[in-house]
Amino acid sequence: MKVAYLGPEGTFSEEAAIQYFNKDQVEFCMYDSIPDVIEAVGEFRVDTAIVPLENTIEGTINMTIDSLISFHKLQIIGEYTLAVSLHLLANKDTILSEVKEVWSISPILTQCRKYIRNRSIKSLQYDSSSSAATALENSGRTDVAAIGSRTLANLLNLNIIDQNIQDNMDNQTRFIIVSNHEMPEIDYKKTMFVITPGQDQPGVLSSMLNIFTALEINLSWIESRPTARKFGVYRFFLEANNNCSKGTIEKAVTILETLGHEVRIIGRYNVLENNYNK
Ligand SMILES: O=C(O)C(=O)Cc1ccccc1
Repeated sequence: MKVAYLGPEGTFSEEAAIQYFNKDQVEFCMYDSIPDVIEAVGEFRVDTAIVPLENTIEGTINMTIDSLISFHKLQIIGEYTLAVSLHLLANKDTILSEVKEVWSISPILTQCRKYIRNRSIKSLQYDSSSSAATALENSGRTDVAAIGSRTLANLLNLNIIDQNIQDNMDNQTRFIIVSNHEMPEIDYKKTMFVITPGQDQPGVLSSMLNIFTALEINLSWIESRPTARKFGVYRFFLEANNNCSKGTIEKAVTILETLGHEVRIIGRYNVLENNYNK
């Protein structure tokens, strides 16, 4: 089985992939950006992918859900949460007070918003923490630092010149495992719905949510994303987390569709617990 994740070597996605999968049973394939990872599984070049969905500080990783929704065969088949400690990585001879700019992927830069603001330094976006750190190493610059993991620093021979620079010490990122295969019919703990409301009318969101209340479906996550058609037209991602039966899920879909909403189930899955969650 081929598994895609965000490369090059040393990303947090790689750390999550190594912890989630048994590396003797899979072939890992790295891609240069999160949309490229999802496209690889969406276009059947790999079987499965692991991508970040949300972060405790930054919230939803929009490029993940926006890419996911554009492939109709993709399903979320699992979930894994990784603790993320962010460090400032630099070339030899870099002095912290002389760093004028930091490089990393955008969701990581925003996890360190306070740190960057307090020091009045600039930030520059890359497609991953490791592509930023590699560019830094190749440049040889000592007025710039990259933000990434300790593993990444060791891999590239960069020094850690400041530690745990994220805005909140309990920083975690929730990864999802995405597949283009049908999953066996068993009971899953979570279900992810994507609902596009039929009409733009007052109370449309609360009428949708009332259906979940009536069926006692507990929602653990809700996110809206623009449909890119016009202002005010959104689609909603809703995650149900209370082991609801397939029958209850089907009932919710039928009622929502009867009310004129477009409904897609983009995943039924379980959570793989790690030591951090216990
Ligand atoms: O750039 C990385 O190292 C990633 O794996 C991407 C990422 C994005 C948001 C939170 C954690 C990791």
